[in-house]
Amino acid sequence: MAAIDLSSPARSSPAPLSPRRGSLHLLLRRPRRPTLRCSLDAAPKQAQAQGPPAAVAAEEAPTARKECYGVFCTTYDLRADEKTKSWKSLVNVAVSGAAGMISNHLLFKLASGEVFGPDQPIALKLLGSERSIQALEGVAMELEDSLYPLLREVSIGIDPYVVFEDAEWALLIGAKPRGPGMERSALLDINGQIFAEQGKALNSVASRNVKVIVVGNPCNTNALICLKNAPNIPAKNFHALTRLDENRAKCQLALKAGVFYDKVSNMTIWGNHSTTQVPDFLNAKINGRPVKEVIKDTKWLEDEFTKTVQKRGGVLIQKWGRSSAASTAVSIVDAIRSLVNPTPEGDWFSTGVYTTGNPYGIAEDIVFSMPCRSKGDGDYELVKDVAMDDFLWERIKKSEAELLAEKRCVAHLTGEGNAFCDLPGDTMLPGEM
Ligand SMILES: NC(=O)C1=CN([C@@H]2O[C@H](COP(=O)(O)OP(=O)(O)OC[C@H]3O[C@@H](n4cnc5c(N)ncnc54)[C@H](OP(=O)(O)O)[C@@H]3O)[C@@H](O)[C@H]2O)C=CC1
Ligand SMILES: O=C([O-])CC(=O)C(=O)O
Repeated sequence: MAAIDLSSPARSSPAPLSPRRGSLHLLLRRPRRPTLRCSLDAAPKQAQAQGPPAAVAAEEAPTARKECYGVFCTTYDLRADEKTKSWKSLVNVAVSGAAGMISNHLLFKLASGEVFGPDQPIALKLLGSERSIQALEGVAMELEDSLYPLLREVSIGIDPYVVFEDAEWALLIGAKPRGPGMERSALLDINGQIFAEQGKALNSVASRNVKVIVVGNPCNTNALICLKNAPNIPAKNFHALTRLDENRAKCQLALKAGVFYDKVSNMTIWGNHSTTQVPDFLNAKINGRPVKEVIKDTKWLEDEFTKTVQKRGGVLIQKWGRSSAASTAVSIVDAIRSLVNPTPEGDWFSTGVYTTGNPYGIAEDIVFSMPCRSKGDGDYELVKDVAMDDFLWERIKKSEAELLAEKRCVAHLTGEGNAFCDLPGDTMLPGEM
């Protein structure tokens, strides 16, 4: 792959990366569209804290490497390099919408080690657009200035076929927000096209076992579109983020019961990340006891609790003037951690996954939030022993009907013929109420 000069005069004449040098490289990668690559090859924080750098080899003098940036132009004698030998091998994490609000919280969590662990070095591959390429460079600079020892590479670009190369995780956040007067069907179409393209790109260049978490709304149907366009990647690997809804539900139950929220477990969100989602108080537990034994106010559970969780996103937008960003980033962290760590005995977590083969009788071939457990290997299994009652099932069917309608609306993007949009009138994203 050719390394081509960037226009910035301070960052010209790229040279090959040296494995023994901390440096920021800015490369324009081809064949498709430009990607800017900043690579921090070996500059653990500990090494920098050890004092001034050791000798700079003459042939590597900063003048000969104009592409590097500030302190990263200096060649270090990295004694702490030894430490990296006990680290795991680099994990490639692609993030779309990387200049957006959610990413602005998430990227720093990913780089800090709190997501994948303190022995897991990470490469961040950030996808933006022509709109955001300058902002993305700013994001990369902030990451650089944060001196994260585990952050070994940062690359930024606007072509998913380049940015998603070898991605082992793809966190798909970027999506057009719904504007005033825009029909939901139009949003499904515009964002669906983004996720169809990104699905194709993942299919051609990502790791064959890439795990994909779709955040951009409407996330369940975007995840369906994405997986349909990526036939070489197991459908099971695609998730729609409903962890924020789970967290919101736990918080409400804890508040009502007067306990701290770590006492709430087994919280399932069923269905769509929309106002038809079903927070399941039948199976959830507080201090290991069924919620209904602890909170005896059934009317509150059925009406207030359910509506509060369904509409939490919208209320937050009214207060903040923008949608949840920090708590969404936290919930993405939770979602990944739930897949890379074994689920605590007896508990489970919620995530929107492909329904084909599900044991509950939910329609096949959609992406629906359900209870899952993981052994910590990045994979998951659906939890089988959950109770169902009429209240729960009736609401699950409503969310299922909404997702089936969304699916008909994007048939042109999933390779299933002509789209036909008959979305239920009351179907809304959490932020749309
Ligand atoms: N599942 C969940 O629980 C939640 C999901 N969300 C959803 O996450 C998404 C991102 O939210 P947030 O980071 O706050 O949003 P921002 O508006 O801050 O960022 C969104 C990014 O999307 C990108 N984008 C892609 N296509 C378009 C387009 N056609 N028009 C405009 N922007 C576009 C933009 O980046 P670029 O120009 O680089 O492409 C932009 O930076 C939204 O869809 C939101 O609804 C939000 C909260 C919770
Ligand atoms: O509708 C939105 O963009 C916000 C959203 O998903 C949420 O807060 O759950």
